[in-house]
Amino acid sequence: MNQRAKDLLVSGARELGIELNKEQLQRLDLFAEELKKWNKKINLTAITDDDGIAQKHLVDSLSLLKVVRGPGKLLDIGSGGGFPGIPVQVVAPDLEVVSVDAVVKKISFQKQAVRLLKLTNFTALHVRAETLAESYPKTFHWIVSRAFSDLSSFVSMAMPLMRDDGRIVAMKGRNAAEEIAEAETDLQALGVAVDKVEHFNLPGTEEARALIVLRKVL
Ligand SMILES: C[S@@+](CC[C@H](N)C(=O)[O-])C[C@H]1O[C@@H](n2cnc3c(N)ncnc32)[C@H](O)[C@@H]1O
Repeated sequence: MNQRAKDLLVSGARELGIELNKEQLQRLDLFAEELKKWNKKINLTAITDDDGIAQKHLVDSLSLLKVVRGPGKLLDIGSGGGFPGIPVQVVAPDLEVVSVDAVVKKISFQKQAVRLLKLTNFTALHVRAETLAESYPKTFHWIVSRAFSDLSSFVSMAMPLMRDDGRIVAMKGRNAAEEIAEAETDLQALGVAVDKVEHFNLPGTEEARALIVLRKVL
């Protein structure tokens, strides 16, 4: 990434309370360069400029750390080019990340990124999330997604995979309140309650973001 994008990444992360060290910055830059390279051949993202990658992919992914803390097992459903899982793993290596996507090429890219960045606590799996519960019943402390599906579908996929004391986190934009209202009946039927909603602007922009945190009603 060019210097301006790197500066946007550092200042954006700082606004989230994350002081990136030299090694983390180098890894995130390496990831961005690999993403741009692969994106010429396979469709990983519509965002191709350095500033956009820094803010809308890297900083946006790191915003998850406003509510997620390691150590623990984290599942990223429908992770595409590795968002939010890969940037989160770079900054929070104590999280054991499993990242799944239904498209094999996207998982091939993530596997290459894992090798390149030498991530040791990250597993990328080519699988549909609906079939995961057989191998990972009640496993995860955190189940997250960004730009994946409506809230009800995501939560119904996540529930069998989550530990009883776990949390589901849906990364959303300005329509979070409407999405919660729409899902209300389904959430009740699934035995899930909204724990909290964290509202903020994507650092360096005026774009609204919301992290919807949900828990099992015990
Ligand atoms: C819009 S992309 C978002 C990618 C990434 N989370 C991001 O924010 O850039 C949605 C991704 O979900 C994946 N997907 C859709 N249905 C899925 C399913 N049932 N199980 C796993 N992945 C799925 C798609 O292949 C796609 O890569």
